Amino acid sequence: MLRSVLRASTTRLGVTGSRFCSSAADKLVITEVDDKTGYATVTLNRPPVNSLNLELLTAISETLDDLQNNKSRGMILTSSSKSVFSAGLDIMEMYKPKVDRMKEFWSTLQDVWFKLYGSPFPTVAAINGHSPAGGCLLSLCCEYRVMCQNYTIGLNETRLGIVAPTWFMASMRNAMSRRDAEMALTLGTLFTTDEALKVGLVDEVATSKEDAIAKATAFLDKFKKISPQARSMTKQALRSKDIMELEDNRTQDIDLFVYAVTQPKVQKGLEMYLEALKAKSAK
Ligand SMILES: CCCCCCCC/C=C\C/C=C/C(=O)SCCNC(=O)CCNC(=O)[C@H](O)C(C)(C)COP(=O)(O)OP(=O)(O)OC[C@H]1O[C@@H](n2cnc3c(N)ncnc32)[C@H](O)[C@@H]1OP(=O)(O)O
Repeated sequence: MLRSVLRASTTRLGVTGSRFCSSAADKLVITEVDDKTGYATVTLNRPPVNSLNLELLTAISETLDDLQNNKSRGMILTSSSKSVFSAGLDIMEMYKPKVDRMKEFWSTLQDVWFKLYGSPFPTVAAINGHSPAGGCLLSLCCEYRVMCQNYTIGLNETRLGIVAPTWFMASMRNAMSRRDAEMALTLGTLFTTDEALKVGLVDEVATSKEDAIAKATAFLDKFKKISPQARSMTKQALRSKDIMELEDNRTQDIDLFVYAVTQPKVQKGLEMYLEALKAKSAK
């Protein structure tokens, strides 16, 4: 039985929420812990499409700290939207940006990646909707992905005229073959659920969000008889090379992001992409 909000982090106004205080609907990230299993279901809750702006990333980062501090037994990452897991990075954070905010934004994304990719507790993404770019990255940081039917997922950055950073690429390479990752990254492929299953980008297909959560729970249950310490040390050892590479290059990575995104050609591309998105949603 799900117990109510353990901690719902930063509100949409950017104010840190406290335990059990205001309604979960106001929160950017809702965390519920199952009394029996100890598993936390973490729900992204930034309508309409869970695009990752600085505030949402901060809320995710704080949530991951809470789970780690509380020695979480496992986390299921999902979304409150009926059709979108996450639309990826909020393009408004990159279009006509203020450099200081942009640096904080990228640094917070790096924090989320470190904490999720390297988390000591087991993690599963219950992908109950579309999951392009940064949305796909969040799911790739998890150890297992269950995806509902008839959605799309992938690192589609090249289609936007931008280059996915090397740590995005490493996360994808960790889930599928190097060859498939190279094809997917260079083409910016958005896979359907069935195609994603075929290349190993997702591990299981679900018929509904409930089914996805049930399958995610079954994955976490597999670790019941495994020593948590042995499990987490093994996971972290396997991922340590990717983690150290970014740790050693954090500042250069932020500078490269700012440089790349502020290029006039990239700004023009983002403008056109935003216009196309707006025109589509106005139809
Ligand atoms: C060598 C190293 C070099 C380093 C250089 C670093 C540079 C790399 C930098 C960044 C990497 C980028 C990562 C990203 O994540 S970029 C974001 C990519 N995201 C997408 O392409 C997805 C775009 N969205 C969609 O395709 C769709 O919205 C959808 C499929 C997710 C959902 O479709 P639907 O339910 O039909 O919703 P709408 O399209 O109608 O959208 C509703 C509403 O939301 C707005 N919106 C959608 N996505 C975003 C977004 N990512 N950011 C901001 N806003 C978004 C959309 O415009 C609508 O707005 P409205 O018209 O005002 O209602």
